[in-house]
Amino acid sequence: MQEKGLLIVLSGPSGVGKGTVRKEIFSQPDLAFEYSISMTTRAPREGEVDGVDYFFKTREEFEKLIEEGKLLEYAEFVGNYYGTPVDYVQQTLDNGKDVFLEIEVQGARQVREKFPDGLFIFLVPPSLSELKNRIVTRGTETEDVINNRMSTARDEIEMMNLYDYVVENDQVERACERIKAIVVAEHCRRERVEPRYKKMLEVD
Ligand SMILES: Nc1nc2c(ncn2[C@@H]2O[C@H](COP(=O)(O)OP(=O)(O)O)[C@@H](O)[C@H]2O)c(=O)[nH]1
Ligand SMILES: Nc1ncnc2c1ncn2[C@@H]1O[C@H](COP(=O)(O)OP(=O)(O)O)[C@@H](O)[C@H]1O
Repeated sequence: MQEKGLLIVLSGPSGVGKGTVRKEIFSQPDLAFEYSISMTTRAPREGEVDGVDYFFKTREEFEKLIEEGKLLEYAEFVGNYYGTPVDYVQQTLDNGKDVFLEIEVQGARQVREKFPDGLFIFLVPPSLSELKNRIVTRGTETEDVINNRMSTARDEIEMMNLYDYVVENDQVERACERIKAIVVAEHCRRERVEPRYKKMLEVD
């Protein structure tokens, strides 16, 4: 039987650098996991592409997906819905590939209930003032939204003890290296061969 893939969940407060770290990890050619593109009702930001960054949906469309059971988890975050398509995740895991989710904490909690064997990683900023600095510097949010996200961030940081690992995002490259090392270690711990090392074990 095909060995199932590992479900990797990266969470953390808004502005900590989840998207940046995830994009850096996925830009590396030796990568052996698949990114699950989320659904959202948030309007696309400049440069965001439907089907690449998110699947952009209306509230009606999103609520229909909820009713039809098409989401592994979903959450309302600062006025918008975000959710993970269940079929994509299940099929990819069944094909033996690891799946990587980048989601906020309420969603991660729901995933933990359904996939207790998942690998849950929490990204933290070096400090709260650095977190605010990053959200402000990104320049995508109004002052009201920034304040809202900062108060949400305090509640989110309190959730870090629900995770298997906490990784500090001081520098993007260092955070990526730590995450990749955790994934390799967890594959070993579960007695699975890290997919990118499988070739070395093949005998002619
Ligand atoms: N629960 C859940 N959260 C998600 C999903 N996709 C993205 N998010 C999270 O929703 C939050 C807001 O995302 P976004 O509006 O893109 O802003 P940003 O990540 O702060 O730049 C972030 O914490 C994301 O990680 C999802 O499918 N489910
Ligand atoms: N290690 C880091 N050091 C400094 N700035 C960072 C770092 N990681 C991310 N950033 C910056 O912080 C801002 C928020 O990052 P982003 O990836 O959008 O966060 P998130 O997806 O968690 O909301 C962006 O402007 C990004 O360039």
